[in-house]
Amino acid sequence: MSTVQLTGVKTKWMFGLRTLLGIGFLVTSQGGKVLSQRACSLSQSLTRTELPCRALHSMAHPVKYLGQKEAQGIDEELFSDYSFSVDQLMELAGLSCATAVAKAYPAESMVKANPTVLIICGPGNNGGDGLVCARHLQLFGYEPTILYPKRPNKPLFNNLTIQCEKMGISFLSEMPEAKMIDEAYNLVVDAIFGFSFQGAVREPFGAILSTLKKTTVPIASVDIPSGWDVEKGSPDGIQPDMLISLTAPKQAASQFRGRYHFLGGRFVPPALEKKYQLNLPKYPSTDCVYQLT
Ligand SMILES: NC(=O)C1=CN([C@@H]2O[C@H](COP(=O)(O)OP(=O)(O)OC[C@H]3O[C@@H](n4cnc5c(N)ncnc54)[C@H](O)[C@@H]3O)[C@@H](O)[C@H]2O)[C@H](O)CC1
Ligand SMILES: [K+]
Repeated sequence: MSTVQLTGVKTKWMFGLRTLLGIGFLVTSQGGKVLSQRACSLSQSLTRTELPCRALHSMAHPVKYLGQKEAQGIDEELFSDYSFSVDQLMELAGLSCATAVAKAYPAESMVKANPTVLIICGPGNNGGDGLVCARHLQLFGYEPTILYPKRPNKPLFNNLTIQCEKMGISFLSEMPEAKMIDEAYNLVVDAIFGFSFQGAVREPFGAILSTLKKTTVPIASVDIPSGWDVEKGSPDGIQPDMLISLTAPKQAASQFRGRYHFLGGRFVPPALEKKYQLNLPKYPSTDCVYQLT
């Protein structure tokens, strides 16, 4: 775990920090206050929060772990047979992710003075979930910053990007170094790849995942830890502290060794659940997430 002393920090480093936190170079008096509040957080050590209600819903419920084809089949059926739109399900998926993050890492318990979270979004729908998650985290009182290096030129993703920008969420132009991430953020949300990931990781995501492996700040992965084989996992890959499985866990989730495994995406119609024998647990009350471990 790293600690940083601010005394004697060079201007170049501060500029780097400002860029990292998405703060423009023109700092007003208010901006200066914000920066100094954020900078204060850097002198605090990084620890992980214990979830108060941990194992509240401990279960021996045999929820089904899906293979890649099966996960894609269910997804396809939701759109074709059940007539959902991607936007609808993505909104619920992203909301689940933000909710799970808020349960496991409450903003007020974060060790840095400001509840900063870095969300890294990939080129597919997993990245879209990340954008939605960022927007809800902002509404929940967090300070999200987004890295979105490969943006598909489609209305869905353009709109999600505009929504985040209009919410005042900053976008980084490049992946910070591991040390900078550890110093500036309480948590990284990994929304790079989901259940359609295949083959060797292509750039720029190879370098991004290598950097993530060097960070010590907790990682919360959306649906699959990015870079992992969807069915077999990846012992040498990133090791997230949290996994939010959407619809149902994928087989790789059996290799997950982090502290918090949540199920989200409470949108599966009962007939579809029955057809695929998902054995989904009963979500508590109106909750959109269920804590599996
Ligand atoms: N039904 C649900 O549960 C829902 C889940 N959602 C989320 O959607 C993803 C799956 O989205 P999809 O667009 O099919 O795929 P990915 O996001 O996993 O990524 C596709 C994207 O990645 C590129 N890619 C694939 N392999 C590689 C590689 N080796 N190197 C580099 N790039 C790669 C590929 O070219 C595409 O551009 C699911 O996991 C959930 O998170 C929905 O939001 C709602 C419904
Ligand atoms: K992911």
